[in-house]
Amino acid sequence: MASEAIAQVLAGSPAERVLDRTLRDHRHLSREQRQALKEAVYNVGLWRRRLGYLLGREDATPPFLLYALLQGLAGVPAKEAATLSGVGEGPSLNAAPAPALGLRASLPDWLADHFARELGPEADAFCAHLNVPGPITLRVNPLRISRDALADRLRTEGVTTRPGPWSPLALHVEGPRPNLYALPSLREGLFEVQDEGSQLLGLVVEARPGETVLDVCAGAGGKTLLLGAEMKDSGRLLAYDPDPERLDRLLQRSARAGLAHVQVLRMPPAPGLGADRVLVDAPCSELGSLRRGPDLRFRARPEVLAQFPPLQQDILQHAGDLVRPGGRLVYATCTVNRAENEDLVTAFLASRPEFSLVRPGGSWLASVCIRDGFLFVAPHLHGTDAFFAAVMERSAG
Ligand SMILES: C[S@@+](CC[C@H](N)C(=O)[O-])C[C@H]1O[C@@H](n2cnc3c(N)ncnc32)[C@H](O)[C@@H]1O
Repeated sequence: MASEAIAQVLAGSPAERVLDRTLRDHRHLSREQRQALKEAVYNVGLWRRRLGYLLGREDATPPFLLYALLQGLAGVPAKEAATLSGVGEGPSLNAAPAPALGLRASLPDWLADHFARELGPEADAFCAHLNVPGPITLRVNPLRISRDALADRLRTEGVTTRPGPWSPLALHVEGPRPNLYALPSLREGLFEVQDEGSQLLGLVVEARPGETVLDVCAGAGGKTLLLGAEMKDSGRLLAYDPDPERLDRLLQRSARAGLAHVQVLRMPPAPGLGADRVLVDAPCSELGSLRRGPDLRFRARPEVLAQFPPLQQDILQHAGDLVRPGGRLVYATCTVNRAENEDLVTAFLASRPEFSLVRPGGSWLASVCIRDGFLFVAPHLHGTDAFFAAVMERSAG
């Protein structure tokens, strides 16, 4: 059963979907068997390149990959690993350290090369952290409850948490993954699930009560909800996205969070809005969240590196027209790619002398979250997914 599911993942089907389908089709499995199946599919899907290296062939079949996982990475004795994976006699595994980053970290070579160019000596540590599942992080809804009170409430619901180190709104879930969506506290709008780095992107907007704030790539509202809470549900909070279904979800989530002042825009906002703050949480190559799925890295294509900058520059230029003199413009992505981050902002600033870069997060953001004047957080440094943000101010004159 595991081999069949692994074969589907190797052929390009999303691991989550394959697992869901397989578990649905085999409801008789015990809890332990379900867990074993999940681990086999997740880990072979993730480690396929490293396992291919151990076996000395890139085209190994699922039972052999499973054998290499059990024996080579999990340290199960050879005979037992062979029986469990059904390969008969287990082959001997390559004992030499993998010579290339792509093989060590189980990444396609183009992606490993990209991270090596982007991060230099940090690339190994960054890539190693892409192979460790990220924590489950919650963002408290301060309109409804404080962070400490939420932690107490969650404890009564059987969930233990600890405060996040970077965002004052973050709680990390400890222990086994709970079914958060079944918790009354979620239904009551006391929290949202949101990576701590993603929380920082919303917080560096520094939206204040009574202001006019525009979230121009609002999606389903991950940042909009945070902005609304920061504004204490006052002033004017506008949310635009070209995807109508995401905006529908945003409205549902706003209602749950107790936000009455969110105004959804179904058409792009017209120039001259004069907003105090505009957030561009841009569509991007999403290389900062590769640890969120075992197979995301194998489904990405090299073309993605050059796909977004023209659209991002276009969105940012239009967003610049919507900021009032003296107002702020925040550009953010969840990727590690200078062409979409530093270079894109530098080109924008060169074309728009009325904007200048300011330190993100004023005095509250830890300086280890700032690199070259930009917000930069990453799994190997901060335990978050990787995010980038630039905070810019429009001159008052
Ligand atoms: C990174 S996602 C935003 C996530 C969202 N802010 C959140 O926190 O949940 C980027 C969004 O940009 C939207 N988008 C794509 N093209 C756009 C455009 N031309 N103008 C504005 N938004 C666009 C996408 O539909 C997508 O929802």
